[in-house]
Amino acid sequence: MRIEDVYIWDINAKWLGVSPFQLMENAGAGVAKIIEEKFGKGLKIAVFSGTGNNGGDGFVTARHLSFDNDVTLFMIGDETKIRSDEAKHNWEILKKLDFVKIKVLKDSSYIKSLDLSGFDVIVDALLGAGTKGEPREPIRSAIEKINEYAGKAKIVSVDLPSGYPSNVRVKCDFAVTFQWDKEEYEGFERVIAKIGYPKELYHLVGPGDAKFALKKKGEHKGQNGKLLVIGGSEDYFGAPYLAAKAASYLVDLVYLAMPEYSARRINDPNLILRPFDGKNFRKEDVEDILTLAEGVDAVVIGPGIGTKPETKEFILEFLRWCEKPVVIDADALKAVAEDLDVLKGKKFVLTPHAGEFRILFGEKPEGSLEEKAKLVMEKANAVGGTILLKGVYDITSDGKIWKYNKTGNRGMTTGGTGDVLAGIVGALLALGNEPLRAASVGAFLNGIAGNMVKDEMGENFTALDVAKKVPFVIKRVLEF
Ligand SMILES: NC(=O)C1=CN([C@@H]2O[C@H](COP(=O)(O)OP(=O)(O)OC[C@H]3O[C@@H](n4cnc5c(N)ncnc54)[C@H](O)[C@@H]3O)[C@@H](O)[C@H]2O)[C@H](O)CC1
Ligand SMILES: [K+]
Repeated sequence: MRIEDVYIWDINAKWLGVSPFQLMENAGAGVAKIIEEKFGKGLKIAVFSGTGNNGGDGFVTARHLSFDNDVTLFMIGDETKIRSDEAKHNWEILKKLDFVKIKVLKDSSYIKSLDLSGFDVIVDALLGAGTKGEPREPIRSAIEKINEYAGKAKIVSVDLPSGYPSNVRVKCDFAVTFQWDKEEYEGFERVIAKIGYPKELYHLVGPGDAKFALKKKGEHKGQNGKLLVIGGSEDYFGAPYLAAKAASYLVDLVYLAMPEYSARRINDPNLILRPFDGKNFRKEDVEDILTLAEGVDAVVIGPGIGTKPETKEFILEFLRWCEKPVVIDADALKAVAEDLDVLKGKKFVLTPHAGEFRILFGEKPEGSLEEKAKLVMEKANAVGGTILLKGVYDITSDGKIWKYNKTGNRGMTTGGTGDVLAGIVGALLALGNEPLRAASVGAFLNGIAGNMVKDEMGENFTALDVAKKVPFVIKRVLEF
């Protein structure tokens, strides 16, 4: 896993109710257990803690070890700088204990003069994943002091050798890293302790993924994405409108390309309407649509576009030449089903429900969540893109991994919520997200929007109500 995943999973764990207190308790307990398993009990142990959460893990480790060992805790730095609630909580507990000796050391020269001979084990909980740059004083002196005892005492680092990745770092015998080893970490021995993350975190999309996907927003002014929505026909005008409306809260510009006949019924100053002659899209429109697509970051094609033979031709021809990431939705899926080869080499998300999935791939997703996910993953791999299978649980795969979403409610079976979803996914693509993240987070946000509407209106609402909740959903997610 990557460090980015730690950020995402911590937020998702919190969302599932696994608190930072629980994680810290398990982290400290895990370190203590590994030390006793490897070196036995009845030892003289020094624990060095800093003021961050790595230090907090050290407080917990010290408490667990103190039951069967003689423990001294060296607090390096100012105790008023202990930041998080969970680290503070564990520090306050430690201060009440009579069987743990505590030494608070702020002064580097005093640290340099420390004599640690006699300690069998030194636990290094000075700095962890929150380290920025080379270690500063007084932490630096503590690291150098610990290193004087390399080879004499056993040195166990919590999560990382303090100072890592700089070269001023603790020379540990091993580090105890937590549950998921980070593939970026290298150059030291690692033992993994499980700290209570549920397996769901591998697959369940949550606010952590959403925050990460939305981070792309606002980094550069004027670069918050441009989206083109292509849809509408003589029979439908609402569907492309809903997709464009939902997307308009996320990106700077939304172009809405529709046949003139249905475009006449749209009147929304937030969207840039691009009407095309006639009642339905035809192959003749491809060139102009491609020109429009050149000016945007992503495209949504399909909502309300209809199934006329000339429109199918239009869709296939457009996709053959389109070079932008594209969400293929609704009736466009039926066109693509006739020639999956147009997808070769493209960056795309297919958004079928179970019926459309069968039209595309000849098989209906059935059975358990994992069975369905396996099928979605297999087909995504076969077409070389991302599939978002809509359902009670939405399943997304890029052919390598799969994610699922369970936000949403029964009220969302109302017509048009799929169009809103396609718009959100398109917007997330336009913001620069990879298709898997755009699709899975899109499903998550769409479901939260539906849940917010349900809280206010009950289960009888419309897709436009869901689309209009998008800005509130973003606000809520960013605050989480
Ligand atoms: N979910 C998890 O992965 C869990 C992680 N735990 C532990 O938490 C740490 C990360 O904690 P964090 O508070 O973010 O950072 P640190 O403790 O590593 O350090 C922050 C602390 O240090 C100061 N600081 C930063 N850089 C330097 C420097 N170069 N020199 C001196 N001081 C520095 C900064 O100002 C802060 O005060 C992770 O490693 C795990 O051990 C959880 O407890 C379990 C869940
Ligand atoms: K450490």
